Amino acid sequence: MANQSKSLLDKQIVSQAIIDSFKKLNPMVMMKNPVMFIVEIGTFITLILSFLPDAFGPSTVSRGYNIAVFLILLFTVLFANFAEALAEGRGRAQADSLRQTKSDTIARLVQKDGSIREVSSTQLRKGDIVRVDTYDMIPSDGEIIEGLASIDESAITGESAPVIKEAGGDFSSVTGGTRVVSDSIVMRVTSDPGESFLDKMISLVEGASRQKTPNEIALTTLLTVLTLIFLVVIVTLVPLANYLTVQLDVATLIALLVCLIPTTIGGLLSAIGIAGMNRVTQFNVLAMSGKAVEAAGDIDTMILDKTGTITFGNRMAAEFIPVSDVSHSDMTLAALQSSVKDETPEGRSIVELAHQIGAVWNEHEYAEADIMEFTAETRMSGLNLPGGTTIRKGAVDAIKKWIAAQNGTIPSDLDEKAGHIARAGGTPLAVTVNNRILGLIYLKDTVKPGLKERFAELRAMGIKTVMCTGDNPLTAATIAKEAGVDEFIAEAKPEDKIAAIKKEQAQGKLVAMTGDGTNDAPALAQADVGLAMNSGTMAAKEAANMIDLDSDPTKLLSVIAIGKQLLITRGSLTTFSIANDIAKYFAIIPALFILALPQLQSLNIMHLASPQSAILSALIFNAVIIPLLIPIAMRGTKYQAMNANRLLTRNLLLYGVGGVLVPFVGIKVIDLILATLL
Ligand SMILES: Nc1ncnc2c1ncn2[C@@H]1O[C@H](COP(=O)(O)OP(=O)(O)OP(=O)(O)O)[C@@H](O)[C@H]1O
Ligand SMILES: [K+]
Ligand SMILES: [Mg+2]
Repeated sequence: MANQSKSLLDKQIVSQAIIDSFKKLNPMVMMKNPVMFIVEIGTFITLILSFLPDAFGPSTVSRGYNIAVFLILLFTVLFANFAEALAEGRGRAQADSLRQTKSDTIARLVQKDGSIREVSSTQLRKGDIVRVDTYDMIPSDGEIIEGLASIDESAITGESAPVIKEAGGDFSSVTGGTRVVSDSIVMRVTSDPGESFLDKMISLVEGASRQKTPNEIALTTLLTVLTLIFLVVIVTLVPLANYLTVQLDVATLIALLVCLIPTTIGGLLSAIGIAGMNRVTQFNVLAMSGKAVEAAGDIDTMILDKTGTITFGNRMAAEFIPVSDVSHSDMTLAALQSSVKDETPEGRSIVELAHQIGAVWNEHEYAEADIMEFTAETRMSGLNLPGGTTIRKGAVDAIKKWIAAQNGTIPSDLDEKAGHIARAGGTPLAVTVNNRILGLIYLKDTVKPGLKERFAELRAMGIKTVMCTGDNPLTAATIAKEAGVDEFIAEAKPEDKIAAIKKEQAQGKLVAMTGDGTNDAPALAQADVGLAMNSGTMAAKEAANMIDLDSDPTKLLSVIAIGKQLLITRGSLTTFSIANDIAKYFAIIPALFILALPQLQSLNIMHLASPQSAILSALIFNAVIIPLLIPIAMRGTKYQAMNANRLLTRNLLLYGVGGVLVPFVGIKVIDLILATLL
């Protein structure tokens, strides 16, 4: 999707946004934005005044003045609507290209008796079993239960190189709309129609499921309160003006109100939020909620899973290493025995290596065996043979406990040999037959490139990185060092990952978690920001509130930057908007009252042509500032990786002081132009 980012001024998007700006005039829609709704009511009243100048009491102003105020107000509302429509339009364009991916296909449903029935993909339900052959489109989201295939996921990730997906382990999930390019698989459907990953993606980028974030709601409330206060101020101005025998017309009062209420931020607020979400999508990250993106902007701690997140996760058996006086062939056979029924990628790689070395084990010998599947909880897998023989392999510390329970002894060279593998960054698995440890399997994995520099950037931003892994402390230490994370937690079970997150949260910190495995799912759900790798399992993706389509754990950096930028943009434009309103106050009030109160002369620094010209100039400025700020709302304020407080101070100065000065210049220029025109 990265290459589908649209330029700000794509012709089609702009013309659609213009049409939508008018559609959004519907009061039922406007009501959601109280500040602009007040402007719309003002527009309506001045429309009446344009025809019936005396509709609300005697009037001294010309029909032309009423019409001018009406038109400027109308454009103010339209400009605000346009900003929102433009932001929405850009999301919709992304959704449209995704929707093209989503087409009905024929699915080969495997029935109870094993026969195949062809059905439309829209008829598939959760739990259905489907066969997908070479060149077929995968009809729905699911988990592979049989086979291995290379899959072209470019429709979703934009990445053209196919990925290998296989039954068992962390690489078994497939996404509807992607295509099998070699081999065939049998999969179990995991989503009902309309609820697939692609459906969610479309409604996300389209903004259909967008909800206001808590921050946005708080700001909207604040702006509404400000608006009400100014309403009261304007109403109380009337008797005051009467007393001073200054005639304030209804159109002038409305214009004054609109100039004083925070229309700039009110008009741009929702566009800022939508544009922030669009920017996340352009980085190939799917954010399920704006809240998560904003939370990313404030993250203190980042917890990462090792296998599949920091490393590629295709852990392969590289070597069998016997311990004590066990022969190489006995060890190889035991490794094979422990893995024939292990469907994880690790298990399959062990079987493959054993076969390469020449080990054979007849199928009938294990046909009746009891299978002990691998779990993250036991950190072991293996078989119980009918004769009573138990075969296990697993994490060294887990196997040691298992052997102790069987009254076995620990070979004296086990720790040293396991340490050797671990210090090289590999994962040692110990293999046992009954109460005897025969040796170690060396599982190799590769750290993804470029992590060190990116983690250093996180450190510079004051974010702590913690690697949390089920692997042993030595391997963890080696990988932690190679990847450049600040801390690590080893031998972590799923509940330990959650505990690590809760511990940080208890200290008032915002925590991000990145992971890919089913064992990461609970932690991804617990974290304030849960970023799942697209290569990971459905469980992980469902628990997370963001998915990285490129499966790059450092992508969070970009999301953090976007989150911070979103918060800063909103803060800056709010400051600018309110500073503007203060400046407008000083432009208009002296101009209105100067005849009745000559003492105001000292405040009349702008020397505008006439009270009416002052009002119209301020109102025009108030309207045009909205479209002028659309580029900042859309692209975000300039963001630099610097200390948050310094950034805030700098922006408050820039947008606060600028916000006071710009209107003085702008209004004066408009006033001069009006004076020459009229
Ligand atoms: N198929 C398997 N059979 C037996 N033991 C295994 C198997 N796969 C992994 N193990 C052992 O169990 C440990 C825990 O595995 P788990 O998948 O929970 O975490 P991990 O993949 O090592 O780390 P991470 O949590 O970073 O992904 C591994 O470190 C390894 O020692
Ligand atoms: K205003
Ligand atoms: Mg993992």
